[in-house]
Amino acid sequence: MVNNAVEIRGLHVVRGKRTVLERLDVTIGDGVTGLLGPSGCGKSTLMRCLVGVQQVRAGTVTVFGEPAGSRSLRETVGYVTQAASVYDDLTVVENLRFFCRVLGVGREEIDRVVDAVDLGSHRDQIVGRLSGGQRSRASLAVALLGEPVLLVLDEPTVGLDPVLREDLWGLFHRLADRGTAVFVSSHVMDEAERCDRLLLMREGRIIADGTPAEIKEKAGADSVEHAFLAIVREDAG
Ligand SMILES: Nc1ncnc2c1ncn2[C@@H]1O[C@H](COP(=O)(O)OP(=O)(O)OP(=O)(O)O)[C@@H](O)[C@H]1O
Repeated sequence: MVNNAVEIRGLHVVRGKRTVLERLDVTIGDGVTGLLGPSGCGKSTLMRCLVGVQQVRAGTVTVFGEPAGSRSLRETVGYVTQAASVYDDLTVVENLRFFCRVLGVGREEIDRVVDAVDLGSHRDQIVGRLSGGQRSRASLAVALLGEPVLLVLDEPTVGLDPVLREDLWGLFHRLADRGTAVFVSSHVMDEAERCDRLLLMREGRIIADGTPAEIKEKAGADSVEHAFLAIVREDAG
């Protein structure tokens, strides 16, 4: 198990002329931590900071004691962006072989990650001919190479049908049970219930942090969606 895989202190990010993250302080530990908030609130920007690809105005992001984006974290951190990161003109397995070489990971990993994302029957198919959901799972398979200890997933279930979403959430929890810290963003409130811990974000700030049950209880709401609306109203007032 990992404690405080990520420590964020005073993180301030400006993109263009806009303050996107405002002096954030947050830690992310083990289990499945969900980052939820409306479109444009800064979720992807925060995730980019965790993997060290975002220019920051102030503050620090430390991942397993190293500055985010350090070379030493290359195999420790898996990252899936909203855009599929696999090559359309290669098969699933050819993509994985390529990324094994890039990451310096043994090819014996390929069967494990293909099984994990349930793409066994499509392993030799060209990625460009996969469905959107299958392509997302191929990207996720790449992120699982090398058994990362922190997995950063930017809206991995967008465009997936309910059955696939259910399967992926099952996978996130299996990975978390094996000790991977899973940090996953979504703007679908019903997915919030599946997280061990929730961070609710609005306009670049974390406005609630706790288990789904704690957040609902504190807001006196019967769903995370209602809790979020109540917290937003309180925050605005
Ligand atoms: N390349 C960029 N240059 C300038 N501003 C940007 C850029 N990318 C994003 N932004 C702005 O930063 C803010 C936060 O964007 P971000 O992508 O982090 O939001 P998000 O919560 O992930 O949204 P979504 O759920 O729609 O993906 C938005 O106001 C957006 O307009």
